[in-house]
Amino acid sequence: MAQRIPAGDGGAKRTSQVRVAVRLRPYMAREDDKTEGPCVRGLDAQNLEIINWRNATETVRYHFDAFHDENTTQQGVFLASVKPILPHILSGQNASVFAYGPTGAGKTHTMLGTPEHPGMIPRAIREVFNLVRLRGEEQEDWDYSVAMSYLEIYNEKVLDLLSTSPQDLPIREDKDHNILIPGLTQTPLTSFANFDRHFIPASLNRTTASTKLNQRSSRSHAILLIKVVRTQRCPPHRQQTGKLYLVDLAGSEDNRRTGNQGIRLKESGAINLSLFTLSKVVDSLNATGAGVRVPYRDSKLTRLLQDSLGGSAHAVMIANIAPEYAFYFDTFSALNFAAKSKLVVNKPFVRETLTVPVPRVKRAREEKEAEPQKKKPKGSHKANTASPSAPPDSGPSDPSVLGRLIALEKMMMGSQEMERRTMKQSLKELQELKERQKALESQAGVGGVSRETSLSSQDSVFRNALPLQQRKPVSGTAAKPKKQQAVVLPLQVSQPQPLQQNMVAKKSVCRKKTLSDVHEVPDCKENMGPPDWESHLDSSLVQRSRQKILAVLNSGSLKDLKDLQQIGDKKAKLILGWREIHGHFTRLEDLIQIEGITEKRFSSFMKANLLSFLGIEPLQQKAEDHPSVSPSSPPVFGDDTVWFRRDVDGLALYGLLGRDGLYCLGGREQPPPLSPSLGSPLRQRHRAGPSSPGPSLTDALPSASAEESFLEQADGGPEGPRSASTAELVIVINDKLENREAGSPVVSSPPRRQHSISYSHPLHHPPHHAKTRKGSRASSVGYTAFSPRPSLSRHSSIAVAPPIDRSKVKDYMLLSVLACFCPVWPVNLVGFVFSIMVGGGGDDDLTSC
Ligand SMILES: Nc1ncnc2c1ncn2[C@@H]1O[C@H](COP(=O)(O)OP(=O)(O)OP(=O)(O)O)[C@@H](O)[C@H]1O
Repeated sequence: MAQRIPAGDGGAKRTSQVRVAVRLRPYMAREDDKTEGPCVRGLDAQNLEIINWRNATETVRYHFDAFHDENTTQQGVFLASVKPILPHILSGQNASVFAYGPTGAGKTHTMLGTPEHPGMIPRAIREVFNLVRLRGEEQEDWDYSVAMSYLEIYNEKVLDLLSTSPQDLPIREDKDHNILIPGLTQTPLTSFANFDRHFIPASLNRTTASTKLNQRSSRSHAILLIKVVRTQRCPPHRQQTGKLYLVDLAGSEDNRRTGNQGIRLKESGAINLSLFTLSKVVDSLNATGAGVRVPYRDSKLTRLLQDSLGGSAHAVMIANIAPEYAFYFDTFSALNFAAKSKLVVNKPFVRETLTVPVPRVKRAREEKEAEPQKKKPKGSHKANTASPSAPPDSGPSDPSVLGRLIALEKMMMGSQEMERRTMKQSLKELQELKERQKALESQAGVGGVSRETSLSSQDSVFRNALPLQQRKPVSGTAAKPKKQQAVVLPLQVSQPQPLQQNMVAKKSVCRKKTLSDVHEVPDCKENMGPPDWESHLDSSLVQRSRQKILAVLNSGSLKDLKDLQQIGDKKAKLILGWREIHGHFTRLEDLIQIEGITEKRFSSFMKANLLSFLGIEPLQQKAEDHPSVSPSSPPVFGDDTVWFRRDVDGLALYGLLGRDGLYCLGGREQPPPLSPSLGSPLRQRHRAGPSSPGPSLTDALPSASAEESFLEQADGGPEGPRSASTAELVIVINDKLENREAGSPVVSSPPRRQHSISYSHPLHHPPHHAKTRKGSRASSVGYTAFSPRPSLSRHSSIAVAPPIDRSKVKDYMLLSVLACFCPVWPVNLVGFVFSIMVGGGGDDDLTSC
């Protein structure tokens, strides 16, 4: 940190008033005006008078530190006003010289001058080098270095005149209240000639323009900074830094006289504003009382002159005035400002630092703070801007700092390496996990096409070793998650049928089914046209049903929409909203545009609603655990198949509508008399008699009256509650249904009721109640849960079932328990559920048997 040593040459004087000198420009008006004579005149070397504008017979007198009349030379001004303060900068103090006055009063002439009559700036620089040389000769143990910076404040922008960059530089203040300009070019100077080479072209960069009052009027405030660094050669290597500010202010302008317009007017506004702020700063500095705010920050100019006015600098103000009456008020104003400025008291001090033993890094940091211009703007024409006294920035040399830096770097590198290693390890573990999962999936048969193919080829092996893998692949869903398959897996029978093998083979060559596969561009043989289950229905009926669904979508009310299968309140409202925006649905597939309706959901929606319109009630849960399922004809559950329940004349039929036909698994008491018109494709098979003719689906689909009749019976109608069922049907339809349109029950919408389902088990199960929504059957596992009929005894159907193979039940149990430990979700979960079910069911079965 820089030390503040009170200045005053031995401590005799610790304060310094701003010195004010007034310089009167020669009379330069036209001959006509010359007759008027000057409005101001000097009395002696320090006093002058100006005519009192209130009373022309009076004058107003001013006393200043110096008065330079029109005959005073540049050298005279320099010797009297500037030269005396220059030695301070060689002893670590600041000094400033600034020219103030109205436009055209001679500020630039005073500060810059001409080649014939050089101004204060060149003279001061020459003097500085003279002093450096002299001091160097006198005090051999001190080194001196000189550097310069040059800037202008144009339209409140700080511009570097030693650079071509138009960048507005910021103004900063360090903790020692030094004003810094980061990015400002600092050019080292070795001689006055060296200064000239840099300064003259830079002066040409300054913004000037012609006005009515000045052919070459300065449109900016120009500040030349000369920095002198004095460094002690011997210990303690004291270093003192002094700065000299040479400021050529822009002149205050009366725009009624300058005739400024446009950009000139804007420049004039900025100039006058900053000068007004300067005046306020002086007023504040002169104001008595504590806590007076000095508005240095109100303008760039006052911010930069902070050290010159009320700061630490030895300051000299040269107030330039013009003698013409035309400048009377500007002159009067300038004299008043000068008069109050000379009251400002500064407190100079010596800025000194010790270069040893201060670590080099710290010194470099201080140098950097003091010389922020090292970040040289691009395009600067100065190659070397470093201070000659500044040590080369070779980085921190302090061992402790270096050590900490190295440790920090190691730590960072270590953490990066650790992160990299962790990432690598994670990737490796992930890869291993993936491989493990693949292996498990291939073992479990949930892999892709190729695995499915190999599964089918190794079917026999897996069948005995791991029965879980014998589940039936769902055709056309090679890449599909096997959640549903997993659900039904433990209950698959162990004897594959030709149908299943066929489906496995088909699946192995099919990619995942998409909507376009189903409805538009099928590329698998089994996907040609509508889904397989649909192909078993009459195409005209399906078409009509589709049209009905479309009609509901386009013109149905909210309630109508909600009556559709799988359409709830939210979806119905979304559909209504879609209709509002887009109009009618041109095709059912447009439903996919509704939020939340994916292709899969649409497919499911279509299946549910088509079947619903056809009078078939699809079941969301297969009824494979129905004891009446024949082991020799295992059904297949998947996208191409639909489980359904239908009441036929008081007989509940459960069925599977698949690619190869309709498997109808019946289970109810008192089956209706079979229709004699049953054709050969339809085989009705009682448990007691495996092969007997059965009803067609048309026949099987009941009329409303039949159903009501059944309900009456079920609810304890004239015949009272029904007893346990006496028969069970297994109907297999291997061909397309016949006579579907007859009687039209097929296309009638099935009754939708919310049923309170209850069933009782005579041995263990307590009465179970479940409520379904819109007739959906989604909640429970087990076919009786799907039965809408009250008091439908699960046990009743079991009672008439053929004896169940105990070993098979045990097999199911074993499979279920094994599935519990399967790492593949949801096989384990489903296995757990089925283990409970099979366990209970098995016991029941065993008990009943
Ligand atoms: N002491 C002087 N002796 C001879 N000529 C002078 C003197 N002072 C000023 N002049 C001349 O007066 C004219 C205006 O001077 P100068 O440009 O320095 O005014 P200024 O105050 O800097 O104006 P502005 O604020 O508009 O830049 C110039 O032509 C300059 O040569």
